[in-house]
Amino acid sequence: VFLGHSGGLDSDGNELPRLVYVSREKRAGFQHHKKAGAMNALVRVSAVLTNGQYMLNLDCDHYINNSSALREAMCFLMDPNLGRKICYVQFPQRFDGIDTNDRYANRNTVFFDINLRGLDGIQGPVYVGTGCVFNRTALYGYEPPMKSKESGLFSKLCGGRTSKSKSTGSKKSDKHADGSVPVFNLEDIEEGIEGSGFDDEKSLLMSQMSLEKRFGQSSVFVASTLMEYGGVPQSATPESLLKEAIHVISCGYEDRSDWGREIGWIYGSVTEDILTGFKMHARGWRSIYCMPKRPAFKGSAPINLSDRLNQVLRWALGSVEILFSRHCPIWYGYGGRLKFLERFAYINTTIYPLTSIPLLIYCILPAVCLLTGKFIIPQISNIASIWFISLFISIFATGILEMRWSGVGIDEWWRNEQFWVIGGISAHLFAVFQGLLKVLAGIDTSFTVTSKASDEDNDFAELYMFKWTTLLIPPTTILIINLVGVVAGTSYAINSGYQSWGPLFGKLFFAFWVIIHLYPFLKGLMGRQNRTPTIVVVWAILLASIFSLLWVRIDPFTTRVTGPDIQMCGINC
Ligand SMILES: O=c1ccn([C@@H]2O[C@H](COP(=O)(O)OP(=O)(O)O[C@H]3O[C@H](CO)[C@@H](O)[C@H](O)[C@H]3O)[C@@H](O)[C@H]2O)c(=O)[nH]1
Ligand SMILES: [Mn+2]
Repeated sequence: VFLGHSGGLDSDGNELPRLVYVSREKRAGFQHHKKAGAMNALVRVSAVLTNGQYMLNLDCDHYINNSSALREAMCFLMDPNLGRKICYVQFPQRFDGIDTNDRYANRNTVFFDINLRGLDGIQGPVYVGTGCVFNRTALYGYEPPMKSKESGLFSKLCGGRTSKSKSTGSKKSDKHADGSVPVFNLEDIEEGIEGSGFDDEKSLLMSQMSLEKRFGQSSVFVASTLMEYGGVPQSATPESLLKEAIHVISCGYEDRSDWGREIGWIYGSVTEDILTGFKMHARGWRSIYCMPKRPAFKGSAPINLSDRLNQVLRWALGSVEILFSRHCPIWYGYGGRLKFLERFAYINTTIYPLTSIPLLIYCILPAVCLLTGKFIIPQISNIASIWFISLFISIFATGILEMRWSGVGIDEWWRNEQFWVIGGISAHLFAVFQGLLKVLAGIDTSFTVTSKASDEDNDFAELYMFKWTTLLIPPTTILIINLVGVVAGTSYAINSGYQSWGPLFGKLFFAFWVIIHLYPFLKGLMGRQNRTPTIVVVWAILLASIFSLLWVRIDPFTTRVTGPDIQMCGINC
């Protein structure tokens, strides 16, 4: 504990804030649950030492960039009407050290400036793991207060009866414990402690026991959870608090408690952040998106292709893990207070890696068309084409409206589109299979910390750095078969005269569409000095030539050269 156990004093005699560095106990045989476990240890230590009502959470690679950011968050959290229902205030993630073109869409502006802002109009943004100020109560698994202060007072005046009817209410939601939202009603417990619900000592003891079952065996910690406005008891000595702090970060503390299951940061996904926020929303809390003009916090991001793809792989894997878990937003928590559109958004944030499968097919089809001479767009009726065109126009219009509303530029939007395709046919695809492996065969994947650009390289050497990963194989293959398709299609048209140019343009359009989406990927493959590891080239050329040879063999386009019919003209040439 820095500044001494009793704390330093400022010139007016007020206690100065303390800095406490925590290193929790890790031991073989005990799961430490990585970041989520670290956060939970911090929640408990801070509850014992200071018990502030609100907590700021930053990643180790982020820093404070705007000195009034916290004040902005407090405007929401201390709002007399809204404040008590807010679980957290999320700030957008902003980054330093990204190349000016943002080749691999590291800034994620479509996500941070469109999606999350949109969610703010429903039940609030998802929690993105950093730059977030929490309401401590929401982390303890309670649901937000439903009534205003007056009605709380009213129920207190009514005494035991209201308390009883309320506890049956919470029992009802406890019944479908798995697959639904277990709710700990804060008001029940407060009233219970004050004596209206638990008149005799026995039931008080019972409630103490159930609290210890939930929060772990620290009576000091349990007592801290019952302080409505935070703070530590005046009677506690710094020495005793410090001793308790060490107790609550021991490796076995969470055993047989609700930590990581219903309270604190939730375990079981490499993107623990989405899951943690989801459970709060499911209990009925609201979150707030706060975007001060000057970025509140800034962090670092991986800028070379392979690190970026690995980062996206981990996010997608985390999403798939949630989708295949008991917390799947399609089924989870129908007894709770999750708004339908918010649920819909959570379904989207967890199911998106599955779109990699149709995306993969769409990227292969143009090449297949060019190599086989068949055209993918079927002849459709007028009604169907009106549907098709209006769908297309509405997607287009949504994009334009979103860009105008959010201030995201067309160039940034385009880079996000490109990276969506690149990530889709590599990282998202792998995530789907790894996720299935985990669910079906129990094979786990580790949380690999995202590599960051080091500060020394001022000319973005990182951007051009090349690291081999299997993630590169599918996009390289798709790129090559489309290029081969373009060559094959064009040479076929050259061989067969005018009439074949018309349909060729249609087909070439789709192939070019795929290729321009993959263009940043191609740049990344080439590196600065054109030094692509041979393994990528070999694999890709191999797969691509097998693929194209197969088609040529089955359906050779060279025999379809249209010339004079030899049998008809009778000339044996
Ligand atoms: O074993 C671990 C691994 C990570 N961390 C922390 O987790 C943070 C995020 O890890 P990082 O490698 O920086 O991942 P990013 O991809 O940059 O992180 C984004 O995505 C993560 C979810 O995958 C979120 O947890 C992060 O908050 C979010 O910024 C780090 O800064 C650490 O503070 C730990 O405490 N223990
Ligand atoms: Mn990071």
